[in-house]
Amino acid sequence: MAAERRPLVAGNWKMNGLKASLNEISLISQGLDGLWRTTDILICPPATLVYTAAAVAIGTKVAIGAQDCHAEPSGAFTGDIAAEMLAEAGATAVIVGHSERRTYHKESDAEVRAKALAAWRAGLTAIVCIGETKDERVAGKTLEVLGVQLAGSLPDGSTAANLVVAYEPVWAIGTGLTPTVADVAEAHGFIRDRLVARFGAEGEGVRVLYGGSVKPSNAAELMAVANVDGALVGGASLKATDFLGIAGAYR
Ligand SMILES: O=C(CO)COP(=O)(O)O
Repeated sequence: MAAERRPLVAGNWKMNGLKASLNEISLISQGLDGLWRTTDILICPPATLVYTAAAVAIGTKVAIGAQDCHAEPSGAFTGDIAAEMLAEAGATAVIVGHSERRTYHKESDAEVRAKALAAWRAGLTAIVCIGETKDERVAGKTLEVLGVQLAGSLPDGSTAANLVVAYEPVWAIGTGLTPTVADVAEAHGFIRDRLVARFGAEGEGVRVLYGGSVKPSNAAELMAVANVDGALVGGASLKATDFLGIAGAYR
């Protein structure tokens, strides 16, 4: 029997957004129109906006997350931010291991795993990102790569409550390209199998999001795929109308 997994539609603003963008959060909350009854909504603004975004989101059905954290709770790590700081600022979740962090900051699976543990230590849900590059897909190595990333990036003790996995093919991020529905089904089915093999019933409950060029026009098709439990949206999360158009796939 398939587990009941509450969909999650999450926005990753990346390095976009000044104070004026907080209005989009208000607009999202106003536009939900009961959607929150079935679907969790999360916005991950840049770190500078987490505190004010959380204040704007109080009393709404929009949760606020962050985009990265350091593994340590404090210390001499200039420019870094601890998970505890994000939690105090009002975040309830943090993205770790996004491909842009893995590429530009050379984050390894072991570092991503340490960051996920830091998220838990601070009481945050860890949204762990994995995904293959174009070269890896062309070489037929997609599932192999996903398997290695899952084994290395997910800590022991992952549960349906403390972990979300985001499958984001690197070549689909910001490109307008998306995998076929069959390819999404294959990747998500593989991820589910690995989650269940390692975490049992908890792995059945972990939500697996698809990310990479999700738009209002393709959201319904992607969200209907088995084992796709929501979306991690980049560019189209910056405007409330686009984001609501995607979340509306769960109406
Ligand atoms: O990286 C992503 C979300 O984390 C996806 O970005 P786009 O939706 O802009 O392709």
